[in-house]
Amino acid sequence: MTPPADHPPIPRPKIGVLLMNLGTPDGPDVKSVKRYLGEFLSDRRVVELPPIAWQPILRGIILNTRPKKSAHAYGLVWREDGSPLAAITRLQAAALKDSFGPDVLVDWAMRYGNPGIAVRLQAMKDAGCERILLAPLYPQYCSATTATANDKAFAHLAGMRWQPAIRTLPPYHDDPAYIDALKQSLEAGLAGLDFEPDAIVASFHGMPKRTLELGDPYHCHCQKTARMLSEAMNRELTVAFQSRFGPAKWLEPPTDDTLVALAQAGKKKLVIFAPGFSADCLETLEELSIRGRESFEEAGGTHFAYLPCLNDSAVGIAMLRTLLVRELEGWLKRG
Ligand SMILES: C=CC1=C(C)c2cc3[nH]c(cc4nc(cc5[nH]c(cc1n2)c(C)c5CCC(=O)O)C(CCC(=O)O)=C4C)c(C)c3C=C
Ligand SMILES: [Fe+2]
Ligand SMILES: [Fe+2]
Repeated sequence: MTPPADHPPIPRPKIGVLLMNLGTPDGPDVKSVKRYLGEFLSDRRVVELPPIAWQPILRGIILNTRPKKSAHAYGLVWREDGSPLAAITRLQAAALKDSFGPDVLVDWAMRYGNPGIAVRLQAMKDAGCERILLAPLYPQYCSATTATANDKAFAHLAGMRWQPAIRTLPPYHDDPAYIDALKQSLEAGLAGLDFEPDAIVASFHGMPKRTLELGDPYHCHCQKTARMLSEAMNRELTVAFQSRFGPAKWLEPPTDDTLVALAQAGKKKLVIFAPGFSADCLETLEELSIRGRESFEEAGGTHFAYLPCLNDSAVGIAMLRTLLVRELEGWLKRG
């Protein structure tokens, strides 16, 4: 019903969507990497050790050795528009913003480094958003990623007198829209190759085994994603876990050992992809695409292809939009 002229329509509350990813250094230099790793590895959701035991190791050893090695690795993948993780997350936010139009403000933030979650959340509130969807861009839930991103947002909200209403995007590891997007992306990638692979490796970021034993669902979420994708594509997938860090036992099998074992077992033509990363980053572009290729070829592999993450591809953005629209249900439709 059209309101009478003396009663103008009540403006709709502004809605915000904050995409959140892990974080990355400001530059591929040792100082920036040290600052970033110091913040990241001091998060007790990431390294679950008492600070009194961990901080001396972190400050005394790790932050004096790792930044140099990592800065070199970042230098190999850095783009004109910055760190791949930040650049791609920015592109994802821009594409989603275009797809929603003026009713929804879409922004992005990083759990560690810049732009920070508190700063971008405050900017959304200041722009008049009364309802905000926090969207950690991790398909598989992990306390070291999903929970800590949400924690950071809620810590900032804790200081607000007048809080916006908040929703959080649930993990989407078994969502048909996500599985279908991976299938489409992988099939397009495979169709563009000049070889038929003997093995396809789905490499997920690893985490300490202890985290699984303490009840984190991440490992089960990864296995379910791989099983559903394998069934949808009717192709065998080899699951492996990358990025091992420190002396503790991590999820198995490790991606690096798996690549060598496959080459040695005569699987000489290999495709690898990283379904758990919503954007390409150091862990995919350097660890898989550069170092993974080297170790596979050194072990006798002849053909190697790394297929990119969903990133800001049309299929990836359409999938994210589907997930976000579902979570905005009732907010978008209000008159
Ligand atoms: C120390 C333990 C770590 C846990 C647990 C962990 C979990 C975890 N991480 C991601 C996603 C990413 N991690 C990235 C980099 C990265 N991760 C760790 C350590 C742990 N990750 C380190 C030390 C680093 C830094 C890289 C280095 O110095 O070599 C990144 C890439 C960041 C970038 O700038 O490109 C992502 C993304 C997930 C999903 C996850 C859950 C199990
Ligand atoms: Fe990590
Ligand atoms: Fe790595």
